Amino acid sequence: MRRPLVIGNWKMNGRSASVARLLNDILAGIGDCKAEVGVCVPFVYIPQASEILKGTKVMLGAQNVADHNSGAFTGEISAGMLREFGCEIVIVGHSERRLLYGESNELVASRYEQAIQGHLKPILCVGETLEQREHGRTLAVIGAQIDTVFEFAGVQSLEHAVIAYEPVWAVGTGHSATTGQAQEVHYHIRSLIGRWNPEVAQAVQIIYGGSVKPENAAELFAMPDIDGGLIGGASLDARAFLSICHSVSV
Ligand SMILES: O=C[C@H](O)COP(=O)(O)O
Repeated sequence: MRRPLVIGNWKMNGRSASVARLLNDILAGIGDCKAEVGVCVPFVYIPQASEILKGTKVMLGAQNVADHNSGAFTGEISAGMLREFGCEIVIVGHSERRLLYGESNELVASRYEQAIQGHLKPILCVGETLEQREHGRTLAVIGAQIDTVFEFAGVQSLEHAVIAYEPVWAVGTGHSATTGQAQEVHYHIRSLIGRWNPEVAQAVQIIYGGSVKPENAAELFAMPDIDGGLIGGASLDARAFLSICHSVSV
């Protein structure tokens, strides 16, 4: 039985005061939430968030991780550094990194591997652009994104990872994939993994991201292969985020 998982991705938002407010509001409302819950905050707020979240059931995460463990890599942050400040999870391969900053499948796979080696749980984001979907390439694009990770880190590494399906056309647009569209891709991803290792395929959490809101969360999370969500905009509002967290079906 897979436990539902809801992760907030704050992206490049917040200031110290709002970080404290948002985290304290989430902690005040999380109650007996049935989902595993985490937040991925901007790097500089990780020490502050770590203090606030220490000893609570909300996991702390980062939004990227270096593809090396130390050395002359200006501007990068290693898995070991993130662990030292209490991070348990890290997003890798978000579509904003792939598209705006040119991160290739190979670079994403190296970041993923570093996360695994550094005992951080990577949330591997995969997804197609609108153009790729319209050309019928959705499953091929996602297959290539996942295969590259298998080549670098092996399918067994998914025992310590999460996959997030985020169709690029649904990210930040207000237009979520339909439950049918999302379920179809989630099922495909699980089948793809199943060809390598059926047990891992059944165990791995595959979450959906792209305009998840309180209004559509329960319907999406009720689909058999959707194990929760990676929440962008709505994770910046404690009430909306908590409502999504409490929408999980168990
Ligand atoms: O990481 C989160 C996704 O990019 C989804 O963002 P969104 O909920 O604002 O569409």
